[in-house]
Amino acid sequence: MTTFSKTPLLDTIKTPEDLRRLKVEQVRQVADELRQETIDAVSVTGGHFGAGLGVVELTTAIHYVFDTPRDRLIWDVGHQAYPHKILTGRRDRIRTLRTGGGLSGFTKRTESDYDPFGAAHSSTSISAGLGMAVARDLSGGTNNVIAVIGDGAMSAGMAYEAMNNAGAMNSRLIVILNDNDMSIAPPVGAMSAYLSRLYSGKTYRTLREAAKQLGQHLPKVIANRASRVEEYSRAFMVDGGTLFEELGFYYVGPIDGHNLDHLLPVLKNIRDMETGPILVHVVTQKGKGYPPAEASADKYHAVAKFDVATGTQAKAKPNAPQYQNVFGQSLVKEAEKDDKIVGITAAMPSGTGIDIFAKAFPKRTFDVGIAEQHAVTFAAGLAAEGFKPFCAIYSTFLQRGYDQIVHDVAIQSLPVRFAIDRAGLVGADGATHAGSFDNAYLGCLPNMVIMAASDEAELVHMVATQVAINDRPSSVRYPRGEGRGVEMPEFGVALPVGKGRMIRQGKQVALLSFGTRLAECEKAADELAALGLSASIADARFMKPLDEELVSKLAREHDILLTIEEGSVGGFGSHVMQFLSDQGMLDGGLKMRTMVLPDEFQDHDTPAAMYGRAGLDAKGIVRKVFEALGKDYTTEAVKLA
Ligand SMILES: Cc1ncc(C[n+]2csc(CCOP(=O)(O)OP(=O)(O)O)c2C)c(N)n1
Ligand SMILES: CC(=O)[C@@H](O)[C@H](O)COP(=O)(O)O
Ligand SMILES: [Mg+2]
Repeated sequence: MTTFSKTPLLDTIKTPEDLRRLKVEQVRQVADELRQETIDAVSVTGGHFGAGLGVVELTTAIHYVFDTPRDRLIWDVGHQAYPHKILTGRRDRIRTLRTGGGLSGFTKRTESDYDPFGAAHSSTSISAGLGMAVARDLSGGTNNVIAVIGDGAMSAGMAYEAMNNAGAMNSRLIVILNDNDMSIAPPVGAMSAYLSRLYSGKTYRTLREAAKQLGQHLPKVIANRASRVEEYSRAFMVDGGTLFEELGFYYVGPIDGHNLDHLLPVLKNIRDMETGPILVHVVTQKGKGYPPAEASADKYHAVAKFDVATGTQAKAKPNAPQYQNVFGQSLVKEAEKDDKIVGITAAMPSGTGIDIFAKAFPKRTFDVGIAEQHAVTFAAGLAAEGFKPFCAIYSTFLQRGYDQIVHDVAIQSLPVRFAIDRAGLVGADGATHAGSFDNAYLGCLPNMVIMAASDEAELVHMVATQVAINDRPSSVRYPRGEGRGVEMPEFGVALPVGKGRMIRQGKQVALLSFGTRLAECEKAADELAALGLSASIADARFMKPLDEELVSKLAREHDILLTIEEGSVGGFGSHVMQFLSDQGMLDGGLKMRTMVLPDEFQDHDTPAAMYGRAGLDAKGIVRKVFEALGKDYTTEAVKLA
């Protein structure tokens, strides 16, 4: 049971130095207070929750035993680092997590010296840690490097590439495998099953036996002390012949990651070992210590603000269906008619709506784990055999599979269908998760059909269009969150490939939108009308093939042509500009402007605030029109009003 002394210890800890001054018997209390503080903070901010709760003891123990920040501590993904932030000088700002101007929801080098490596995409920690370990060796340093990686993150190829390299380099690197038998969804794959076998039906060795095995690596004083800490031993096992050992790691564990009486001596021993790479297998529970999280299916991986007493989350009532669900439901409807359709996710079944497809077609659904590269080439293999794979991956994570898209899919013109969720700015997850680049990185590939849905009904039709395109790859992008609340079609109807649509006919200004900024274009056109400027609006639907007829018409019939997209430079606007320039249509009087995300990594905020700063809202569009006219928007607005 948790017992608190009169003086809360957490209040005395500004940095881990303060923690390290405490007696070992006090560390439990610190951990308990840290858990309460994490619960309280996230109840106010929302954010990633279950993973942080699961590493409260591990976080406390690492900072107690190791000399951070001199010893480098790298958190894989970084979504579990809130307790780490509280202990490393950021407690006073912890209730600003993920809000504009506040702390990042992940580790970030610019935020703290205690974050030696930024993250948010998974499975980078061992590579980065090895780089730091080798840098230390090259410069004659003596510090430790510790990478903490989850069992879910261990499913990505990059983790194995790093272990393969680390095993051969023999540099001193500590990898802590935080095994909570969960990813965002239940973990998948043979590796997950292997990890479970390592700690189920175990025959633990005593610490004395373990120490004997490790004898040549342990300083003598610690080996001799082994008998005195026999009580720690039941959760301390060294298993010969594990996969990790074959890769050249010293394998230690499994250890109960919530038991500080086990964790502290084991980490101390490891800290003092003079050896090559070590892997400590720590078993924890996602959501630990907060009953509603422990009891829930997703262990409260990510939460909205919640009531601490009940765990009830303050979720806003939806006004329209979420894009991810529209995608999942559309795919189900298509798959009912076509048994070649299969769905693929890389560890994001609920986020991508593939969970909806999985309920209807479990045998035609494949969760490949955090393995985007594999997901793409796996889809290519299915397509090569005549199946119709829908590979549903967030824009930001699809970056991982880029060469696979080029080499395995596009060059062979295989009809893999990419459902690109979280296109555009995502808000609280910030720059690491923004879907900014897919227009640019896909647009340059020959042979792709590239679509963006302007609303949820369009998404339904675009999924149907993808089913019909069976001779080359295609993609459809759509944002995080809710649609516009438009009327939904019963079934999707395949669109004519490469054809956009006129939304509104005007005179001087043409707003050509690619994606869901269409709604802002409509608001902007209304405002322009109020200011005496008549605007046409078109929904491009396709970036590739480009609707050249539509683009030419807009260019011919207007004084100003603006393209608007939720993506970086090099995307839709660049394609339109290139086309018009090649046609000599920019040589006359047309004022052509492209509206894209700014050339910077935007920090987290609400999506609306981020789009506002990017100038991609109605106001920004109107302002751009006035800029093109060489007039000041504010003065003109006053004059025309
Ligand atoms: C490359 C990449 N793909 C997908 C994700 C989304 N994602 C974030 S955390 C997570 C689960 C990670 O599981 P694990 O490493 O076991 O950590 P846990 O949450 O269980 O502590 C996933 C799939 C990501 N961050 N990066
Ligand atoms: C840490 C991580 O990568 C995911 O948990 C991500 O934050 C999910 O994003 P969504 O909330 O948009 O599904
Ligand atoms: Mg896990």
